[in-house]
Amino acid sequence: MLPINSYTSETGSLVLSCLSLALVFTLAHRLASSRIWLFRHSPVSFLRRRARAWLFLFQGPSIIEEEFNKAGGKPFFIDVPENRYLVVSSWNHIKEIDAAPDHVLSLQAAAKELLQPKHTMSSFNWMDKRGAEGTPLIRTLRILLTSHLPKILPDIRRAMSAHMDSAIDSLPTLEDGKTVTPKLYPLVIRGIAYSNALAFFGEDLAKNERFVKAGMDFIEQTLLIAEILRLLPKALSEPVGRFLSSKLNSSRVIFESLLPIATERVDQRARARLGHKVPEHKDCMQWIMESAPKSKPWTPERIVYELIALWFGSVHITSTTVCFAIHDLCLHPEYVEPLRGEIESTGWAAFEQTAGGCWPLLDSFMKESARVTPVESVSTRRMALEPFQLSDGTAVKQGEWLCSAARGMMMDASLFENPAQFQGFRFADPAIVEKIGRPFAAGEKPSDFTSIADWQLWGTGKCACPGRYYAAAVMKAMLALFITKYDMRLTDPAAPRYFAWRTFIYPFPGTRVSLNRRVVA
Ligand code: HEM
Repeated sequence: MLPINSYTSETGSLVLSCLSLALVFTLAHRLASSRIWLFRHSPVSFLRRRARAWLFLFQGPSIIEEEFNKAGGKPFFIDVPENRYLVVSSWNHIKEIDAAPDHVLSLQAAAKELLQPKHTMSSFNWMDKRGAEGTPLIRTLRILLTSHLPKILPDIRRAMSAHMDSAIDSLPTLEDGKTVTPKLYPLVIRGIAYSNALAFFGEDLAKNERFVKAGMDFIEQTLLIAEILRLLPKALSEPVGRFLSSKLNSSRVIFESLLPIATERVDQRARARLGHKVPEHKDCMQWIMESAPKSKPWTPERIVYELIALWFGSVHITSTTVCFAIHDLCLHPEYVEPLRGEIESTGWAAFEQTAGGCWPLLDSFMKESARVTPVESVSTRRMALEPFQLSDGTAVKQGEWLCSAARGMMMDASLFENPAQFQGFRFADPAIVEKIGRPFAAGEKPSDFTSIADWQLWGTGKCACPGRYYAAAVMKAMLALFITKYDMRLTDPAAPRYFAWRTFIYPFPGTRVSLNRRVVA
């Protein structure tokens, strides 16, 4: 199931009914549209294929892994209930996908299908192609937000730290009088949500509890509504989408909170042009507005829609990736001391002044954690808006998806030595690892967490994640707070930590960590 932790039983039964409806209608639709296929092939093999397509919902990562291992580096197809994916795993094929123009292979169209913005993001009329329209957002994240990091990181760190203190210190201790056992995921997502609200919309909204709560609900609701709609036939998705978005309406709260602020910013900009003195703002809302083409300025609504989509894409994956890194710190406690040493000897000021560019051991640990337990099994996801063929002749039809086998590639022995082994300092400079004076294996090819050259975490080339420098800095800040403030372990190390849905894995929201506050002399 999806990461549900705050739904009422009414919402739960609503969701179950919709999912059952989706299942029945999709099967009927598929059977009807596959009559010719059915005559040519055996019904048993047809049913087996459809069953596996549905199984993909619950076992996506292991199905992709199985096919990846069989394919021996060649592209392979995966059936999903509503579509078919062509999965590639050679860097040459990935480059071919990246080289295809936006009107042939589109990330935006795949994201639109994934998130159903019409019903999950207050009727956002998302285009299939990014084109020049998307440039203000990319410039804002890649250049302006990244260069603003030294200014914003101290506030992010202080707020995250205060939030952790108040959430953790309010919990009852165990019998030893010291240990507290908070649920990890809610703690992490709250910190990341604050950080993103500050970076995207400014301090007032970041401090607005109702807004941040709606922002977190919005993520779960988006996943839920989008999944149901993807499984329904087109004719049903419109009324069901309208119904669901009227019941699960956190995106409306966000929209209504952001619109007056965006309207005021647009007004202030007009007044500034007339020579009036107006307040100065340094956040993504302002930069997106200022980066939009002067000849065709964006309306307040357009700015808000862009920010809502950004909110979803940034809070969810960053929080889940941090959660798995904390699990790994608990599962591999031998790394904690060297990491503490690095953080405490360098200090926060250096971290913030370098925009999160220091702490190479922590950088490597995060990279190894995301390599071994990636939230997403695939990357470089594109929808074919026109038929497309790879250089080896493998072709996809219009509407089908292409993606890379990110997880399989990260576990490929020809790319990473001893890939199944967790080596936290695999990506650090061997000279730095040697100085620790302990038997930690350092990799032969040092490489940064934000690099896009040797793995697929951030996607590919012109579409590679423009928020990765910000994401890496915020993740480091949160992990460094955990590492320096607490001794930690998983409360129940044997319990399952995550579940799969399609190509994703999600940490269980109820997984607890046992924390003991460190007494630093
Ligand atoms: C651990 C955290 C994150 C991961 C693993 C991640 C990963 C990705 C991936 C795989 C893509 C698609 C690239 C492709 O298909 O070639 C992407 C795109 C994108 N990411 Fe991230 N991301 C993260 C955090 C963030 C954050 C914090 C932001 C914003 C501050 C952000 C903003 C974006 C945007 C706007 C795009 C779309 C780029 C485009 O349309 O060209 N991401 N990200």
